[in-house]
This record gives sequence, C-alpha cells and structure tokens, in this order.
Amino acid sequence: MWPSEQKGLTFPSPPACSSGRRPDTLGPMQSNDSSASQATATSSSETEHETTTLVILGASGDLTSRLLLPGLGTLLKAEPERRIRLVGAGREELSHDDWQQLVRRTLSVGGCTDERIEQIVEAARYTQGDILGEEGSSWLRDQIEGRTVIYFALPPAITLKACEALADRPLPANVTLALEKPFGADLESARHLNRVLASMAREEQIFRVDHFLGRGTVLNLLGLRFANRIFEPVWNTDNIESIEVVFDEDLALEGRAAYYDNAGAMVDMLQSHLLLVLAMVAMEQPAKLDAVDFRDLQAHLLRSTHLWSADATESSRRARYTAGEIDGRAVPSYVDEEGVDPERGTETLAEVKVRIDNSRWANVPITLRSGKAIGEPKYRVVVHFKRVAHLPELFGDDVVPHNALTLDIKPGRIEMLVTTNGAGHRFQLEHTVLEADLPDSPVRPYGEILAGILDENPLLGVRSDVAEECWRIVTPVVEAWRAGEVPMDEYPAGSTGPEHWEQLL
Ligand SMILES: O=P(O)(O)OC[C@H]1O[C@@H](O)[C@H](O)[C@@H](O)[C@@H]1O
Repeated sequence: MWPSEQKGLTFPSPPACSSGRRPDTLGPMQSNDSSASQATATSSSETEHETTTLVILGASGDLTSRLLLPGLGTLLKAEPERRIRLVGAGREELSHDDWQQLVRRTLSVGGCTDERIEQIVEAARYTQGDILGEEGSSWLRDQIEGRTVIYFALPPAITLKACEALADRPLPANVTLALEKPFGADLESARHLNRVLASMAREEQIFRVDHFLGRGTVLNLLGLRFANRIFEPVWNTDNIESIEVVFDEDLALEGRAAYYDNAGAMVDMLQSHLLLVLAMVAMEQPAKLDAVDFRDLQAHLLRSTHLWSADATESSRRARYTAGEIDGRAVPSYVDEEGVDPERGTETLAEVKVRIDNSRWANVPITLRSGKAIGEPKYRVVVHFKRVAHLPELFGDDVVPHNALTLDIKPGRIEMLVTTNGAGHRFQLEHTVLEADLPDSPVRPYGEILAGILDENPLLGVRSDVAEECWRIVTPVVEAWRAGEVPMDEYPAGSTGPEHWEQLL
C-alpha cells in the first residue's frame, strides 16, 4: 500500500541557480591521455546544478543496487555539485532505515565522499507499493517536483503496464522518463510502448537506456575511426574482410532467471547492446557529435542492416550451457538453474551474421555473438583487414594472413596485428602485435548514462526508431528459433562454446 503520509512529500526547495548541464555533445574523445576524461568532469563540476528528483521504480531490485546507485556514486564523485533527491519505490517492504542503508552502501561503492553521501541519504525516501494500480500512478505524479526523472528499473512487461497506467494525460515538460532495456518484448510491443510514451511525453523527455553507450571504450570507436588517418580512409569493403562484435561472459545466470529466461542471449545482448555497438563501428561520420547527428546516423546504419541471409539457419546459431566449471566454481546446467523453464527453450549463447546494405559495407560479413558461462571471456570488436594484393607472388603461399584491429570493450585495450619480417629471416613474414591499454573512465557506464538523463541530454539515449530497428533486424531469427528451425546446441559451462562451432577470432 502507498502510505498516505508519503503522498506529496516535501523536499528542500531547489537552490535558485543555473542548471549547470554538461554540453549537449560528447565532449573530448576518450584518449590515452587521461586528462581528456578529467576535462569533462572538471568543467561540469565547476558549475552548480539544479536539484533533480530521481524517482527509481524497482528501487529494491538488483539493477538499482548493483549498477544504478554505484554508477550514480561515481558520477557524484566526479561532479559533487550535482543535487539529487532520491525517491525509491518497490514491491519489497523496506524500512526507511533499510533504504537509507542501501543508498549509503551503494553510493559509496562508487567512491562518492561520505559527506556527499550523507546529504543524499538524509533526503532519501522509500515507498513500498504496486506501481501498476491507479493509486500507484497517482503517487508517482505526486512525486513530480521541479526537475524530475522517473527511472523504470523494472522488467519490460511491468514497465509497459506502468507506462500505460501513467498515459492517461501528458506529463509536465520537466519530467524525463528513463527506461531500461529491452524496450518491449518484440517489434510489435516495442512499437506499442513507443506509441504509449509518445502519447504522454515528447521524444526528448524519454531516455531509453543502453549502458554500453555509456562506456568510454565504446565511445572510443568514434575517436579511433574518425581521428586516425591510418583507419578512416580504409574503413570500407575495399579493405575490410569481416567484423566481429563479441561479448562472451564468464558470468552464468547469477539468479536472474525471472528476467533472463524470457530474454535469452539474443534479446539480452545482441538486440539490446551489440547492434548499437555495431552502429558505432560502421556508421557514417557525423557532422557534429550531438544527439541529432549521432542518433540519425545510428538509425541510418541500422536501417541498412539485415540478416546475412533470409534463411535463419545460415544467419544464426544458438546454444545453451550444460553443467561445467568456471574458475574452479561448479556451474549447474542452465535448465537446472532455479526459476528456469526448460520448455521455453532459452538460449545462453547467440550468434547472428548480418550485412550492411550500402556501398561502404557491401559484402562484408559481420558476426554478433554473446554467451554466458564461457570459459575464456571476450568483450571485443575485431576488424579483420583484407590481404594486400600479390603477397603470395612476393613472399610465397605461406604468408601470414592479414592485419586486424581489436578493441577490447572491458577492460579497455587496443591491439593491432601488423605483418613484419620475422626475426632472423629476410623475407619471411610473421605477425607483430602492437597493443595499448585504454584508461578506464572514473565514471562508470551507468554514471555516464545518468549524467545524460539528469542533464536532459539525449545523446547517449536510444531513440524510438533506433530501438525499433534493433528489433526489426533480429525478428526473423527470433521467430525461426521459436519455430524450432535452428537447432539448440549445447556447450559445457567453462568451455568456449559448442565443440563443433568453428572458432571466431
Ligand atoms: O559488463 P556489464 O556492464 O555488466 O554488461 C553486461 C551485462 O549487460 C546487461 O545489460 C545484461 O543484462 C547482462 O546479462 C550482462 O551481463
């Protein structure tokens, strides 16, 4: 129940000052020079911020304590002038003290100072209740005070219902809605959700969260591509043989069956994150790094992206982990994990081959892959370059194959495979690896995303048409999988995938 005394909570009034927003562009590119990321934080922290009410729906859930609040902690550490009032709501019964302790503990994971944490803890409120009822949406409207962000840290089906309940009238212009992925459960429901959102708010008030876009390493793709003469002119089908975007995790289900068993690797990762990473790898050069250009070009790229072949058996593979061991830790078979319904046929490893139908990328195969419980985790983009012409005539048939550029998404690292004369041989070639670590941003991905949301800067948010394009691309595969047209392979947890799958990379 929504306690009546919680209605119309009063908060200290916001200080009369400028909003102190970050600029509406990406700011300095991430580079090996860590002063670049510092510069953004410093310039922003020198200005004062209007108080924002951050209402988190699903405040007692895993996402809030594991990612959202620690991310906010890193942001507050980098930009301590930000003023936030935290209002949590969830189904769990949390006492005021429990909530305050949760906020204290999770913000400090992010490295925020004790004094700053205590200011936020002091004003933090929690309400237990069901957001779907009429009472819930009227409570929610009561929380709107000054600049307000409503963050739906909820499963997609609940988010949709909560939005429908809220959509009886438009929201005030000072409200931003932040939504966790996946946006909808398929193309049709994503379109429906977008229509519901559009009926109550302008697109600029809606921030669809893909925290991969808050990763400095992913944003680095733009710097790497557009600021390097050695890459920019060769970034096309004439020079590039194939591309891989891989996110193979050693994490297994980690108790997330209620969500994951309905999503699977395809929706959880490929549809929600990796297609957006691909957009960064392959989009055209923006005129400016602002929300309009950036998101127009994401949409443009994704509209040209299709499955490699209409036949899902040629364009996709799927598999599920069986019992195994990762780093000495026994992992049960996916189907034996608590909360999993084996009848649902959820995959834990998904691979899809796509093509981009434009002249820059004609005939370049692109593989997107993500798996859980993989023994050798890999989080990376690999660009394989074509061989230089006439090499066999010069060096014989056994020449080393090709150049490759690898960008590790976490931890940040780049690796370039170049071909050089082998040690002690005059004309025998071998690979030499040039590598460099990329500095980690002090602000976690969720912190970067929250900065955009709090500042009403949609640059790193997923626009409605972009979200729909991601669904459009994977839909034929999802349908073919559901119809059982593509076999479900198996791999032991801790392995690199099904034995008979030829290895990528
Ligand atoms: O590496 P990060 O930031 O935890 O991102 C990976 C995670 O991203 C989440 O969006 C997925 O739901 C998880 O399954 C995945 O593990």
